Amino acid sequence: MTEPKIKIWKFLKITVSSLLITALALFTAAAIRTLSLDVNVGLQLARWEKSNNISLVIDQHQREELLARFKEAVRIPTVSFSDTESNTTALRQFDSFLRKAFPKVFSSSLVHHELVANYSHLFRVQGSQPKLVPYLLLAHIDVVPAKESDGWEAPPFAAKEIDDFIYGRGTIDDKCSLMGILQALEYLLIRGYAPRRGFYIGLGHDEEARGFNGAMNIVRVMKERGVKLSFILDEGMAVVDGVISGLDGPAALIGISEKGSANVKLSVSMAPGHSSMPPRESSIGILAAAVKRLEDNPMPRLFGYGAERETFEHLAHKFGLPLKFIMSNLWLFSPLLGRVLERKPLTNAFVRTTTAVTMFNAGVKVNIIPSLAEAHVNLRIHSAHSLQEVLDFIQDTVGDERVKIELIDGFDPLPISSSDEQSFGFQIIKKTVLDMFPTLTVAPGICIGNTDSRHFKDLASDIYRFAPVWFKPGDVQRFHGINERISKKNYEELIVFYFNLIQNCDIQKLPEPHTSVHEL
Ligand SMILES: CCCCCCCC/C=C\CCCCCCCC(=O)N[C@@H](CC(N)=O)C(=O)O
Ligand SMILES: [Zn+2]
Ligand SMILES: [Zn+2]
Repeated sequence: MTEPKIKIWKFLKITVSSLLITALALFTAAAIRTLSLDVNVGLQLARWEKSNNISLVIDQHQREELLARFKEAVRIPTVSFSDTESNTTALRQFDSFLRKAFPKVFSSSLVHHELVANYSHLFRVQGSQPKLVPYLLLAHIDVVPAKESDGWEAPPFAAKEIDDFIYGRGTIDDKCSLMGILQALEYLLIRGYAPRRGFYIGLGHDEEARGFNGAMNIVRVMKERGVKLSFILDEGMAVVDGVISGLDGPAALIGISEKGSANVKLSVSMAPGHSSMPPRESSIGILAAAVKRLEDNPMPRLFGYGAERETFEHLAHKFGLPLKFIMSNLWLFSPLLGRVLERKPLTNAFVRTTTAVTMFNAGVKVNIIPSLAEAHVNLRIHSAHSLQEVLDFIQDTVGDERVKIELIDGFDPLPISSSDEQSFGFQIIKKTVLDMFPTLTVAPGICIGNTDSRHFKDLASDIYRFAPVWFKPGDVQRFHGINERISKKNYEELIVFYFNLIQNCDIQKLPEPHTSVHEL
């Protein structure tokens, strides 16, 4: 399978003349604005409070043990099949496994643990300075289904090791984070660490079925207790290495928002009858035409109007010319870049509200005119769009009163979390990443899927979606796909990341920011 990429070289095929005409026209219209070569220079933190962080040294014996624990987690098939069907036996088994795997976490006087909605877990780790606002680390226990016959190189619940990778459903989504967080806490507690800033760990059991039981009940419990959080860190974005072609070196994309979502049902009802006397138009034909109109008329291009703009502005300095120039001046070039990005499904997701027809049902017998035809459309709403605008667009595009349009469920895009130099959560995550991987470029990103963290938006204004899982070309398709895997080294890096992050959160306040220096 080929990796969807921003085809940088296609840029070069865009004729110089059309580029110049566009640029000149817009340049004239916005003559008072200044062209820049780089908008990201100088966004660095200056001096961090001196810390006495414990560093994590893992010996060979511990390495074998931590990998054995991770493999055991992957082997428990905690599958969410649908909103109403999950493997509750596996969820119970996972609970027993966690207690056995992390004895210090479950016995420490600093940690309060409770089960929520039978299978989800909430941990509160007490801080020594109650004035420091706590934070929340989220991960989920459940996984999407997987069948070996779909083309897996190893059985999906065997946690088989191939060439230093562990293969299995949940290795990247999301048992690596779940196990990484608990393993980091276990190691910290063993080393006698007592945090200054308290924190929570939430492990939902039905994220893959939208978190209505797990995450939503954890939120309820926390709200009842009046908890307020400084920030939340959940799954979502990752380190991309070679996925965005033309980008010089790997980048850590920290999700500062996630797209909204809507599930819309389209249906056409007609009187059934004998197939020997068909009407001129059937319910299937009318519905198929409506669906085709939706596919032929994508939602408007909104590239540059949402939080995705920040991603490209932050990454601009790592591209060569002309992209560096284009991305540094999105006020002028975002329509042009949007047209290029929309050509591939992965990058199109950052340009607009996407429309995916996911189910189509009609007919019961070969010789009966079907009375009912139904289709389900799943939309992922761009951060500059609203649920209502999307519904209005569908109504106008379908344009046929015989097609009934029902909103099954939906929500607006999530608020955009802060990512400036005063942003505690963002800067702590960024520092932790850069301490481990100094050559990475760190940029804010948009999560195109949804996470449990969206249910927590009343508890914190800053929610980040990130884990330092390395995605190389071809890896994005492993997410919910076949041959999901993580390298042994990368899993260990996740443990170190959470180990350091928890300690970095103990600082009282962020260092004073640098004055930005912008040079052309
Ligand atoms: C400019 C190009 C940037 C390319 C970045 C690629 C990074 C891709 C990394 C991961 C893929 C996105 C996965 C997001 C997490 C989605 C979690 C999920 O599947 N959620 C479900 C269920 C739910 N909670 O609603 C969903 O349907 O969204
Ligand atoms: Zn997930
Ligand atoms: Zn998932």
